[in-house]
Amino acid sequence: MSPSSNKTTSRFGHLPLSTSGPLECALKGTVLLTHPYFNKGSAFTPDERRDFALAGLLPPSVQTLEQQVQRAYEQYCARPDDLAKNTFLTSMKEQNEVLYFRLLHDHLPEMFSVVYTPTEGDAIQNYSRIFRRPDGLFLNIHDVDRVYHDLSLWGTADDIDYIVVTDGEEILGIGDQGCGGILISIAKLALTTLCAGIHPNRVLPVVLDCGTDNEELLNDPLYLGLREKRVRGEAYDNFVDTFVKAARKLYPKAYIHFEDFGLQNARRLLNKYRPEIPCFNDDVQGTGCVTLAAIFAGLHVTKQKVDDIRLVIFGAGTAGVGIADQVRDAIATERGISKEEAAKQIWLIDKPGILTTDTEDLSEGQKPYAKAEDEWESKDRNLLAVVKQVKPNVLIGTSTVPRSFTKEVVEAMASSVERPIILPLSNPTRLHEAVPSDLLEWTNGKALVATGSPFKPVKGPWGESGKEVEIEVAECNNSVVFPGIGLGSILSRAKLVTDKMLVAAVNGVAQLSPALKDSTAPLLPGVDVVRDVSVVVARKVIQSAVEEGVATQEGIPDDEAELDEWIREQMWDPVYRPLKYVNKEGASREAKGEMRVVGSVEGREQQ
Ligand SMILES: NC(=O)c1ccc[n+]([C@@H]2O[C@H](COP(=O)([O-])OP(=O)(O)OC[C@H]3O[C@@H](n4cnc5c(N)ncnc54)[C@H](O)[C@@H]3O)[C@@H](O)[C@H]2O)c1
Ligand SMILES: O=C(O)C[C@H](O)C(=O)O
Ligand SMILES: [Mg+2]
Repeated sequence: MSPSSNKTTSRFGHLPLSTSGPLECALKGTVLLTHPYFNKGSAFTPDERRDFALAGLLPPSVQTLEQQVQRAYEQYCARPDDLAKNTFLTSMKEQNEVLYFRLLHDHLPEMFSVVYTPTEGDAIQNYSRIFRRPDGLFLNIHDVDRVYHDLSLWGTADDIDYIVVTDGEEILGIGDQGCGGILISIAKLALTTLCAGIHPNRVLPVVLDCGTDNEELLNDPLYLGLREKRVRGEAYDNFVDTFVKAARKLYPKAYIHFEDFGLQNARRLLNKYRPEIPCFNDDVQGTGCVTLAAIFAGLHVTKQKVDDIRLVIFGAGTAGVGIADQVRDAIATERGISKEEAAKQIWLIDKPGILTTDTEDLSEGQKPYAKAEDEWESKDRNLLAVVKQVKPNVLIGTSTVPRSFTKEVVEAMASSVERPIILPLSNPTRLHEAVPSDLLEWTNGKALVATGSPFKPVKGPWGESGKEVEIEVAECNNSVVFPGIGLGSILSRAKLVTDKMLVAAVNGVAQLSPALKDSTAPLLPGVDVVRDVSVVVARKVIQSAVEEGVATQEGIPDDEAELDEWIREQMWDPVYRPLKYVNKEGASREAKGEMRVVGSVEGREQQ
C-alpha cells in the first residue's frame, strides 16, 4: 500500500511520497473519531458526517482547521507548565494528527522546546508516570524471536520510509532512561514531519528494551520497562542485529536513524551498519554536521579559513568525537591534507583532562586525536590549562558538565582571539557548559555563541557605542539538519548515506546562516525557516547521492529549481484531505487504519 489510496502520479511521472486529494478510509463512527490519522473532530464536513456515520457523535457546528488551532492554542496556553503542555500535545497527537502538526507548525518557535529538548527530556524521565497510551514499537531483548513478527505488524514492504530506533541508554544528556526512550524516537520522528514533511503515517518509532542501569527506574514500582540491569555483549549485539535485519527485510526502503545509544555502542553500531544499509546516527553525524555548519558560519564572521581552526572539545564522548570527525574530515578535504594531519588542529578533553597517547583506555574514536605526551607543557591537564596552551578559536562543550566554561576559561580564550566561537551543546538546558548571557558578558559581546537548547535573545551594552543591543543566539542542535538529511536520503532512495552526502548537508545549512549577511546575526538558521532549510539540505543530499551513485530513485530532476519542486511536492502538509468511504473488503491497510496503530484498531468492529 502506502501513499497508494490515491495513486495520483505527479507531473514528474512517479508516485510521490505524500499525495493530495481525497483519502480513502474504511473506518466509521467512533472508531474513525479515535483514529489520529483520519480524525478531524469538529471539522468533518456535513457529507463526511453522513457517509461515515458521525452525525450524532459530533456537535452540529462544522469548524475549520484554523478554528480548531485557535481553540487548541488556548487550551495549550492554559496548561500550567511546560511538562503539562508537552503531555497536552502528546494527547493531541493521539487524537488528531493533522491538528497536532498544524498547531505546532503555526507556533513553532514557541512550541519547539516543549515537544523537543529540553521538555521532552522531562517527559522521558517521567515516562512511567505520565504514561497514558502506548505509541511506537516496544521490542525487548528476551523476546528476540518475536522481533520479526512484531515489526511486521507495522505494514508491508512499501509502507515505511523512516525508522528511529533507540536503546534508551544515553538519552539527551539525562543518561539511561530504559524504555522511556521510546519518547525520543517519537519526538525525533515528529520533527521529521514538522521540519521536513516526512509522511507521519510512514514512520516507525522503536525502542530496544535491553533493561536499564538506572537504579531509580529499577526501584520505581511503576516503571514500565524490563526491570533488570542492561544486557550487554553478544546477546545485545544479536538483538540489535536481529532488529536491523528484520527491518531491512520487511521495509527494504526504510532509512534507519539511530538515536541516543550509549557511548560503547553508538559509534560501533554505526561503523558496522553504515557500509551496508542507509543508516544514520544523529548524535554522531547529525551533531557533527550542524556543529560544522556553525563553525563555518563563525569563521565567515571572523574572516578565517579552515586552516585557522584550533578546536578544543570538552567531553569526548559520542557527540564530541562525532563533531571532531566531521571537522577533521572537512579540514582534510579543504586543505588537501591527510586526516592524521588535519587531526592536529583538534584537541579533545575528557575526564582525565587533555587526551594524550599516555591516557589510559582511549576509545577507538578518541585515538586519532590523542596528542603526543611530550607536546604537553603544563602539569595541569584541565580545560583552563588546555585553553591557555592551545589558544583555540573554537571551544565546544559536549560533556554534560554544567557551568564548566567558567569566566576564567572564557577570559583566557578571549585574551588570545578576537572573536571566540563558543558552542556549549550539552542538553538539556541545565547541563549547558555556559549560558549565553555569561559568555557575552565575559567577552564584551565578542563571543560567537550557539547552544544545544534554545535561549532567549540576550541584551547588553556591548560594542563600541556602549548602547544596549540584543543578540540572538542560534540553537546548534542536530534538529537543524537531521530532518533534511533523512528527507534527501529517502526521496533519492539512497542505498547508503555517504560522507559526501553529509558534507553536502553541512554546506546546505552553512549557506543559509544569517551570519553570512550580518555579522551580528545568529550562526545558524532558526526554527522559523526550518522547512526551507530542509528543502535545501535534502536537495544537496540528493545531488550528492546521485553523484556518488547511491541514489536508486528514478526520475530525479537534474535542474535545481525542478528538484526543489520535486522535493516540496512530496512533503506532507498538515491540512485536512476529503475522506472517501471505501468498503473494508479489499481496502488498503492505510484505508483500514492498520498502520501505526495496529494494536488499538485491530479487532474493533466498525460502526
Ligand atoms: N546539541 C546537540 O545537537 C547535541 C547532540 C548530541 C548530544 N548533545 C549533548 O551532548 C552531551 C553529550 O552527549 P553524548 O551523547 O556525547 O554523551 P556521552 O556520554 O557519549 O559523552 C559525554 C562525555 O563527556 C565526558 N565527561 C563527563 N564528565 C566530564 C568532565 N568532568 N570533564 C571532561 N569530560 C567529561 C564523558 O566521559 C563522556 O566521554 C549531552 O548533554 C547531549 O545532550 C547535544
Ligand atoms: O536530542 C537533542 O536535543 C540533541 C541530541 O540528539 C541529544 O541527544 O542531545
Ligand atoms: Mg540524541
